[in-house]
Amino acid sequence: MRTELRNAKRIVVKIGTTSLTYSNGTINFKKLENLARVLTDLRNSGREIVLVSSGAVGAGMSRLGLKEKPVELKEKQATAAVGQALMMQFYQKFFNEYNQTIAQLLLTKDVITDKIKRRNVENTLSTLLEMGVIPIANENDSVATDELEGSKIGDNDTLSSMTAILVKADALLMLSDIDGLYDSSPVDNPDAKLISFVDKIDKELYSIAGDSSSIVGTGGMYTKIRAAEHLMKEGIHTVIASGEDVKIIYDILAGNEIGTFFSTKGKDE
Ligand SMILES: Nc1ncnc2c1ncn2[C@@H]1O[C@H](COP(=O)(O)OP(=O)(O)O)[C@@H](O)[C@H]1O
Ligand SMILES: N[C@@H](CCC(=O)OP(=O)(O)O)C(=O)O
Repeated sequence: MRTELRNAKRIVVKIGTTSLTYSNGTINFKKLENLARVLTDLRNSGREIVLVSSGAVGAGMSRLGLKEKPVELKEKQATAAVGQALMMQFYQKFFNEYNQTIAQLLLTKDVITDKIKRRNVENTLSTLLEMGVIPIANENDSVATDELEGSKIGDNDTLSSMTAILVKADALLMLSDIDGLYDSSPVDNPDAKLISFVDKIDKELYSIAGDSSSIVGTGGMYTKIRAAEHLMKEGIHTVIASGEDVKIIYDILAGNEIGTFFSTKGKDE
């Protein structure tokens, strides 16, 4: 149940593009700065944090003056390369203000499937956490391609569940532009209701998950449910909540009823 989150020591926080950028794609510095402060504070309190941050394509689009997400693969990859550097530049700036060391990890799917690569990344991550560093991961968008079969993760919801498994996290917090999973897509149905607790993932649940409604988001709720399903099997809790004000992380970790909680156990266990 949610109160187990109070004791969660190792936490993966995934934040989506829509929570890091304005609708015109430019980076929302206030959000990045708040995120740096809250995550550093959690780190100072003794928790271990891994951040999975999207935003490379969005930030790259804005820097290159692109109004729409590039369609061609090579353009998408070039845009991500520009944007990833920008994102890290600003993360450095804001985490520096709080004396928090960060690290960048750009991952592809073969990190999971290739035994040696997997062990290397696990070792890197656990060493960084021992050193008190906050690792910031994103997909290696400029390298991973649809053409190189099997190498692409495709969305950071999936990447965050992989990361949570790699570091044997206690919980994954997915911060999005919506405050949780609704019983139907809130874009199409204004009467949609927030689902606060999930302990079983089946076809019916997937059927209510729509795609992203934004230009920059990837995967929508489908990939978030799939990520939670992977983690349930590993005994790792997942919460989907709003990334509008990242101080929400304190409330989530206090065990308060916020967003959608995917439990590895029944409600009262
Ligand atoms: N059943 C649902 N409940 C909540 N949101 C949904 C649902 N179906 C589709 N969505 C859409 O998923 C979006 C969140 O996914 P996405 O845009 O990929 O965000 P992020 O960038 O945070 O990963 C919401 O803004 C909403 O439009
Ligand atoms: N790796 C991509 C993000 C892909 C993705 O899943 O985006 P999002 O749905 O905003 O979490 C990027 O940094 O732009």
